Amino acid sequence: MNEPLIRVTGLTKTLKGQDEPRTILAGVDLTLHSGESIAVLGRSGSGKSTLLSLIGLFDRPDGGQYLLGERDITRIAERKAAALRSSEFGFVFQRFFLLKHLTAAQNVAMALVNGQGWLPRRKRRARAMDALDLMGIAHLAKHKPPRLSGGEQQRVAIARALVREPKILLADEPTGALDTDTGNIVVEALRSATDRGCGLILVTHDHDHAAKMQRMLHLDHGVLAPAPTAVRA
Ligand SMILES: Nc1ncnc2c1ncn2[C@@H]1O[C@H](COP(=O)(O)OP(=O)(O)OP(=O)(O)O)[C@@H](O)[C@H]1O
Repeated sequence: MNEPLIRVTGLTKTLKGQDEPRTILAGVDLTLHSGESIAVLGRSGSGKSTLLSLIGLFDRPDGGQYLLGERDITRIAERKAAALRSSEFGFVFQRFFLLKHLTAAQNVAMALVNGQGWLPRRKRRARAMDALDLMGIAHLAKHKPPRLSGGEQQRVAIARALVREPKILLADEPTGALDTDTGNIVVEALRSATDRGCGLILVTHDHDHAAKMQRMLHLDHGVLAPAPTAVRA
């Protein structure tokens, strides 16, 4: 297999609020390769979103090591983390965070405005159309979000995440607001990104969606382990 995109070893995170400190992650090991899809299951509050926020560089671990390719980014400073977030990662959340007054194509093209390197408007639009086409919704390019269904809006959000051609796609309960059939379409759309070499981590409560990934992991008591196929999150 090719070099890992991500290697996380012994990752720990303790949250210190007003109450007693609580260890959420107690030594997480995770390796993600190019083109690989991994589902992370686990009961509510088990720390799945916390883990994704560490991997997506929104937060830093207390201990352990995080390698992005060969580069140790365990304690990366925020300014460099922000640059990596936009160049290496794509994010999809339960809420779509689309701008209502812009068309689907404009929402996707917006992701190219603040990235590295300047692209002329025509090229941004062409790339946005390609991303929408990949999601099977090019025909909806001129529609604004209020005219789109939940599943269509989520596919616009995935196109927006993919338009910068990230190496890693992180999806945190992207089907949480969708019915089962629509959720299936969205999960397939996410999985299809791995055909082009993207690594995908999908956090989900839905065991059927998780089963569509190459590997299923279960977060329990702060550690990740292969999920028994019968487990329901
Ligand atoms: N900023 C914070 N301050 C204090 N506690 C927090 C904070 N963020 C998360 N937590 C707590 O950390 C634990 C893990 O939360 P997290 O959101 O990672 O779990 P999860 O597995 O994603 O849950 P769910 O499936 O319900 O989304 C929870 O008990 C949560 O209440």
